[in-house]
Amino acid sequence: MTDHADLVEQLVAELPCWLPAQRWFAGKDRPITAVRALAATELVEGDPQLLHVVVEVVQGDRTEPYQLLVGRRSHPPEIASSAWLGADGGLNFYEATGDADLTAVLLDHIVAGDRVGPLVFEHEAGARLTGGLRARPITSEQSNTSLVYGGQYILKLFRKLSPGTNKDLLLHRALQAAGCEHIAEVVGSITGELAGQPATIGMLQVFLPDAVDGWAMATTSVRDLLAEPELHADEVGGDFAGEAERLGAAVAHVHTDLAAALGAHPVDETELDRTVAGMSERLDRIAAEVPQLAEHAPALHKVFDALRDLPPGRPGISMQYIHGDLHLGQVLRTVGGWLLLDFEGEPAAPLEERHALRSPLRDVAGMLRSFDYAARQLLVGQPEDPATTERALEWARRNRTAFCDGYAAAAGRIGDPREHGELLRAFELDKAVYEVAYEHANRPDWLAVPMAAIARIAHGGE
Ligand SMILES: Nc1ncnc2c1ncn2[C@@H]1O[C@H](COP(=O)(O)OP(=O)(O)O)[C@@H](O)[C@H]1O
Ligand SMILES: O=P(O)(O)O[C@H]1O[C@H](CO)[C@@H](O[C@H]2O[C@H](CO)[C@@H](O)[C@H](O)[C@H]2O)[C@H](O)[C@H]1O
Repeated sequence: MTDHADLVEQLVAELPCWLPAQRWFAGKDRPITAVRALAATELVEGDPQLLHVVVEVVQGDRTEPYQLLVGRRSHPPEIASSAWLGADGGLNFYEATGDADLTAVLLDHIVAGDRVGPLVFEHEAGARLTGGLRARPITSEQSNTSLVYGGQYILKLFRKLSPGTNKDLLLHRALQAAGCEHIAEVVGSITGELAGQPATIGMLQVFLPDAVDGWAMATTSVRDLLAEPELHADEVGGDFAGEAERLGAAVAHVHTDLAAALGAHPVDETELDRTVAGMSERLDRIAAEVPQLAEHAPALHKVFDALRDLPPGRPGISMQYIHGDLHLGQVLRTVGGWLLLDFEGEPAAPLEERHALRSPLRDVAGMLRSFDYAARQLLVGQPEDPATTERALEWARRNRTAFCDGYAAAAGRIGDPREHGELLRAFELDKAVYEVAYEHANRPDWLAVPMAAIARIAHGGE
């Protein structure tokens, strides 16, 4: 680190102010008390220069590692103003994921299978890759940073790091080995070092330029419906139910392949107890921060506690690796069918929780919540109109049913999610509680969306 000690020293001084403004920074809930550099690796020498930097961010009793790409050059490139970090003599330094002159080197190292200091660049066995491509960062709001190389590959740089193989890479590799058709092919990875252990820092996949995400398709369908006040959801041109059914089947295939590749076992009483305890703890924690939720807490606790009366080992309730944060923005419709993305799990969940074996019904519940979101997002901020609300909810019911039909037809041993109504309802409510915290922190205008579902489902509604 000594060769770049000056730059790294200035960088860590800037980061406490700069990090909270970055979309991917996960620690916006507390002030930063210190930032320390853990490693700096030079990937491009001279002017321009590129460093890969790992820092640890201290926020009271919480310390978390993050990675950055830092560029330094005399002639500033055209990049977003939010990427600027500072100036050092005649040289500017900045977060470099938007600097296409510099990021090309990451793909080239993967193609060549290079090792640079502690960084190991690898391509997957049998992958034939083309180098020499320039990258552009994708612009959607994200937890990580993804670079698209020449419309052919997408490299996800995980921002918050953890030791070991990242769950996203682990599950993609397992599904790929099982021949699963519902993921984008993984073709390479980058591994760094954290606390003396290997840690995934990047994953390279085939990019699908013609894919459309499920959220865009579903919300277009809702818009089409609301524009035709005389018609029902099954009568408008943009009906989504056929897609929802195929999406259900894709999710079921992914669950079946994950269980076959990485194992599954029937839930036992201790696990059921732990599940209920986890839901109750999350509810109490979030209700303490969001007063609107607190008034529904007794009804929610009742639904969660009732799970303890379920017969243990009931067939079909299995524990296995799951996606963990499934929603319409995590699925892509391609010409060959639906693909699932981003198997990391909920961004705020601790590492052990993301890797714990859990019920696949949680993913089903996540997607059911997403149909509710798609239906309600056009109503946010609009004057209350019961007829429009009912039509939007009719859309959600139709697509939730189609999704479950598709899932049930393809799920084999896992079966029809609707046969486990109590569990599915509890998982949906637990997800809605999580969404209350997410919206409270990120999009307060949308808080009404999960709150409406909680008010409806917790008090006996569908
Ligand atoms: N293989 C791919 N082909 C096309 N677009 C993709 C691909 N992988 C990801 N994307 C796009 O990138 C976005 C972010 O990817 P994701 O894995 O969800 O990142 P994050 O962990 O940062 O949320 C997706 O919503 C999707 O639009
Ligand atoms: O995609 P991420 O892993 O960053 O997930 C987080 O952000 C999501 C929003 O972008 C959030 O999803 C919620 O809003 C969606 C609509 O924007 C909706 O489809 C989902 O059902 C709803 O949960 C997700 O919860 C959060 O973890």
